[in-house]
Amino acid sequence: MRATDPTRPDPSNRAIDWQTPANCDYQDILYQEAEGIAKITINRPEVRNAFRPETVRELIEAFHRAHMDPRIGVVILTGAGDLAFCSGGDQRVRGDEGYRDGAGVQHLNVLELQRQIRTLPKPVVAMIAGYAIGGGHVLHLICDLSIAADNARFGQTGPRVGSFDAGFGAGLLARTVGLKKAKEIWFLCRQYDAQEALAMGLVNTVVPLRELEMVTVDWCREMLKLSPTALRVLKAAFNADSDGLAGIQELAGNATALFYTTEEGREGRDAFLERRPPDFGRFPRRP
Ligand SMILES: CC(C)(COP(=O)(O)OP(=O)(O)OC[C@H]1O[C@@H](n2cnc3c(N)ncnc32)[C@H](O)[C@@H]1OP(=O)(O)O)[C@@H](O)C(=O)NCCC(=O)NCCSC(=O)c1cc(O)c2ccccc2c1O
Repeated sequence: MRATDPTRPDPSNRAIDWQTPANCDYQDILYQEAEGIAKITINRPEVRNAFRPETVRELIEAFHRAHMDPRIGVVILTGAGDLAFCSGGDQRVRGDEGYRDGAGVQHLNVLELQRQIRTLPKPVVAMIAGYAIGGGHVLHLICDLSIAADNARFGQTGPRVGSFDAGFGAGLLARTVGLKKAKEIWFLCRQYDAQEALAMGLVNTVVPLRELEMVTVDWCREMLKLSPTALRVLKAAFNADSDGLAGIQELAGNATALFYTTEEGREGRDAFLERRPPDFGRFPRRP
């Protein structure tokens, strides 16, 4: 059935040949690409892929790279190994005001990464095996889609470890799973398995661990066949109401960019450059 469905990827052709481009000399993460997909991997499995400020700095650079590369249409965020997507901030470098980098400066720079993923005008897919916990749980929440392996486990730990994410971590969670469930997740600090996460709308699908990457890549391939502008504007639209004026700005920027491609938009620019009054009379006032 699926093999003959033209809207679905061909299951007989699922291998993907990840390549690491030049200048991707990261310490805490991996950056790979293939077929228009960028795969960004938090590579600290010895601490369940907890992030330190340097990890976040590298992630920001990698997402910027994927954003700016016109060959990339979809981004996957994942964690190294089968045990964890990400376990949040590295508690070993937590200071009194944030997480210490090598120079001793304290950061909460994951908040900048969260905003970056939301405003990146391409779909970002969280590919989750094992734990997505604490700040790592918020990272998958921020992604546009979440694909979970059957061994995935989800939860917030903040109130247990003396932390909280009262931004997207609370508000976006409530919009995703409903207010009561979001409060339960934060107030009780329980863990939830992949099927429970699916039932509450926290992830899009659950697959056997061995199929996790194949299915994630299939979903990316499907999105790559679709209109990049439609996906881009839809992403901004889904974020607009929860991001306030910054969300409207993002959506409106798309309208401006599209307007620039029209003759009407170009007339204003050309008239200025040619030092003549603009002639907008030939453009229709559509109902
Ligand atoms: C993730 C776990 C549930 C995994 O349990 P498991 O039993 O499988 O493994 P271990 O517990 O034995 O862990 C193996 C190994 O990894 C180390 N480790 C795991 N997580 C971390 C971590 N977050 N930081 C540092 N190290 C970690 C662990 O110590 C072991 O090391 P060994 O040397 O002993 O082998 C479980 O590990 C777990 O619950 N981890 C902690 C989860 C957590 O509380 N995370 C922090 C939440 S707060 C946060 O992330 C956060 C970050 C921010 O930047 C924010 C910014 C702004 C607002 C809020 C923020 C925020 O809340």
